[in-house]
Amino acid sequence: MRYLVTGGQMKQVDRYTIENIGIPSLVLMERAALAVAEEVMKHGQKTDRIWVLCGNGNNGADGVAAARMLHLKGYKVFALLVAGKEKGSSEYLTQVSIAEHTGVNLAGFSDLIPGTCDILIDALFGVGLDREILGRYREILETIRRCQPKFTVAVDIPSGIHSDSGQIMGIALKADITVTFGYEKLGTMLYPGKEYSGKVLVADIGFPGESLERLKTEYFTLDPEDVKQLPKRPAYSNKGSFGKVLVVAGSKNMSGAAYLSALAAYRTGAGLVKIFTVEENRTILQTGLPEAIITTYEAGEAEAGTERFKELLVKQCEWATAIVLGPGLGQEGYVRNLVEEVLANAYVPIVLDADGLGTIASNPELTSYFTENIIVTPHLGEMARLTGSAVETIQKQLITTAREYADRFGITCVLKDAVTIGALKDQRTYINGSGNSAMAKAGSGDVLTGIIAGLLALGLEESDAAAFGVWLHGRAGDMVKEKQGEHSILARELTEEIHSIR
Ligand SMILES: NC(=O)C1=CN([C@@H]2O[C@H](COP(=O)(O)OP(=O)(O)OC[C@H]3O[C@@H](n4cnc5c(N)ncnc54)[C@H](O)[C@@H]3O)[C@@H](O)[C@H]2O)[C@@H](O)CC1
Ligand SMILES: Nc1ncnc2c1ncn2[C@@H]1O[C@H](COP(=O)(O)OP(=O)(O)O)[C@@H](O)[C@H]1O
Ligand SMILES: [K+]
Repeated sequence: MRYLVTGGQMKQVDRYTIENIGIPSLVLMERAALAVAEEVMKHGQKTDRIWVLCGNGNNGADGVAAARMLHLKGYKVFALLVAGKEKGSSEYLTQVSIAEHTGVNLAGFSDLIPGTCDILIDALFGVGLDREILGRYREILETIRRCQPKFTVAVDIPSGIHSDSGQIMGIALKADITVTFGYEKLGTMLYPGKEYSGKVLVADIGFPGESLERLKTEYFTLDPEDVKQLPKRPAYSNKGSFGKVLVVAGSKNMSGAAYLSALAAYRTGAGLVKIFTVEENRTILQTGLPEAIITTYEAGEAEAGTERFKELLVKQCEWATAIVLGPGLGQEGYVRNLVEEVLANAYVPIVLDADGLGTIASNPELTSYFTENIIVTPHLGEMARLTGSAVETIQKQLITTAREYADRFGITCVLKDAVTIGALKDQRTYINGSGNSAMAKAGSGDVLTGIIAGLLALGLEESDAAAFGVWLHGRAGDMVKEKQGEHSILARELTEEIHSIR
């Protein structure tokens, strides 16, 4: 597990380290600049023309220091001091003075004769960027972009990307590599910032652990080594030891979603999976997934809300360790009854997805059944219907949208997008780094519900099941993509890689 920070939190880490621990600001900066210079040396030749675009804050100061290091190593460096000294930070003024004493080529932006730039070090703005880039700075960034540097290394975060939201503040520079300091910022994990950042390298510049721990940051991501935390399968066990997943899914002419969800739950490790669906789906599901138990109902009895139907449903809910509710249920009138009965009678974790969420959006009074063991997994369109906000608005504020929805009901909200957010009920917020666009295909979401339910069945509590489920799902997508390329993945193939991750 890796913590992530907002720009504001990073500034607090800096301040605490400098003021309370006593590591001087210039010492941190020296290590930051060295990490940048080393990365440039890995990618550049001494004959390359290296431009360092420097603002007059501490990001620019990092840039000036990196320019000095490269200059002293014999590289052809030009530090472009574009912001003037008047309002420069004290560290910036110090770095410029050192650069002058060491003979670094310093140039103003007006001295720049647009020409070839082999390597650009982007140190205009870091986590201090707090407003739209306009006027002269915008012109500078446009000019730099026109020069088309062959390789760009961003210092801390690409200039123009907001460190909390990943949004472009008017204009931004794309990097091939971002060398960030101490902890990764949310802005390089979230689109479009993620795309602008290229490969993100986190340099340890000496912040002690306590400088972050005291902030109690709630943002985190998972990495491949975290798979060790998933439960093992004890030898002395039987199928009852690994939980029972009830998949309430599918409708007439729609059996695929139930199949994918049930298959994924089995592949994740659940001991028993039962599909509760309409009678029309019995044969196809039994043939496709003979390992699953199939229990069926008639749409008519669900519509009428008969006693037999209610009793049958209560029995299924009592049987289950975890429930998936929604994939492929469709939008017939009876679905509301079905969703309400499950929500009212289940006392186990429920993964509520797809048409289950559509039902909630059309019947908001059903949220009165929400308890802390609900995990909702909306994509942006479903979230728009649940909240009444526009998709474009949600996309720009994924974290706050997911967090607000989760907190409103005390539930876990997995907001699915190219970067999925897990606003967990324990107040931690998960930002997913696995997965790829090959997964943007029908059925991927159904697989996710099954994976999360499988983890719940293995005994993970809701917050962990949601975060690990999203991570496993994306990781499976990455592994299938490696084998099959980006266009041909089928959702069911995601389930075939779950074993190779664990
Ligand atoms: N000792 C420290 O504090 C350390 C700081 N470090 C660097 O310091 C950076 C943060 O430095 P600063 O806080 O000085 O901020 P920045 O250098 O990111 O920004 C400089 C200034 O630009 C101004 N600004 C913001 N948005 C603007 C806009 N749209 N148009 C024009 N001006 C704008 C702000 O007033 C800000 O103070 C980090 O990203 C990192 O690179 C690192 O060297 C690590 C150690
Ligand atoms: N570009 C992408 N990069 C990474 N993951 C993606 C991308 N596009 C979609 N996904 C993932 O694929 C899944 C799609 O889910 P969903 O939209 O519910 O699909 P469906 O309803 O067809 O099953 C989500 O988990 C989402 O995060
Ligand atoms: K930068």
